[in-house]
Amino acid sequence: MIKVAIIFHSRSGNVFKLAAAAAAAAEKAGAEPKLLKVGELPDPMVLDKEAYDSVESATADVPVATLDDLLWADAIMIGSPVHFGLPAPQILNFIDHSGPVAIPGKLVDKAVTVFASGSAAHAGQQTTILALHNAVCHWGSLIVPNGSSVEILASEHNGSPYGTCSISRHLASEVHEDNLRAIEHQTQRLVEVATAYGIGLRQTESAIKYVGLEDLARKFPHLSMD
Ligand SMILES: Cc1cc2nc3c(=O)[nH]c(=O)nc-3n(C[C@H](O)[C@H](O)[C@H](O)COP(=O)(O)O)c2cc1C
Repeated sequence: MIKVAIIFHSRSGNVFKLAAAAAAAAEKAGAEPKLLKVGELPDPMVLDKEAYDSVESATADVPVATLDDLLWADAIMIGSPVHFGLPAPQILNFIDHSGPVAIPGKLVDKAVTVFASGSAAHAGQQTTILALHNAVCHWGSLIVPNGSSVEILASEHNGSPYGTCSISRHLASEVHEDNLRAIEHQTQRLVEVATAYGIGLRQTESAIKYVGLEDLARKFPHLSMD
């Protein structure tokens, strides 16, 4: 069973709503989801205190993501609010601390996908997702974008091939139904890619065992078999 870590930060509930929908979708796709929030910073910038407090109590039982969760997962979803066209600092702080597992290459070959929520259209959702893709390259993980793979992604509320985006207009938990369907598709696609890639890797391993490394090196001299 594919293990999916859904790691998010949310201060007014929009990303949390997408993340919770992703967890439900992962389960529906036959995977094992783990919904995880990143740790808060000492001095967070809070626009809407009432919404912030209500997200804090709604997520009180959600565990804080750790590096062990990254190791546990076959597939990882990262959800962030847009902050000046960038991911929230809480998400970046979590990524900054991923060195002990990322540098030795322990995140290589995991399937990773990213989603975001911003207050306005064309105001940085895609740049936020792409910024996080940079870190995924450093991890050596596989980026799984949405593309235009299903019709719902062409809805006027969706339209981002990079990953699901919601437009909240600064309202709390204001996620459109089409965004929920997009994140469901994004999750299902991630599980499919992680499953297919895992099967592919196992087949490659058994092919190497069956044929033998020296034989493969002779047949494919341009590949390093070290
Ligand atoms: C410091 C800060 C900067 C923000 N910058 C942007 C921005 O560049 N573009 C945008 O669309 N929304 C921006 N927003 C709004 C949030 O991204 C938006 O309200 C989002 O839906 C919040 O997600 P959440 O409800 O999960 O916290 C900003 C919010 C804050 C607090």
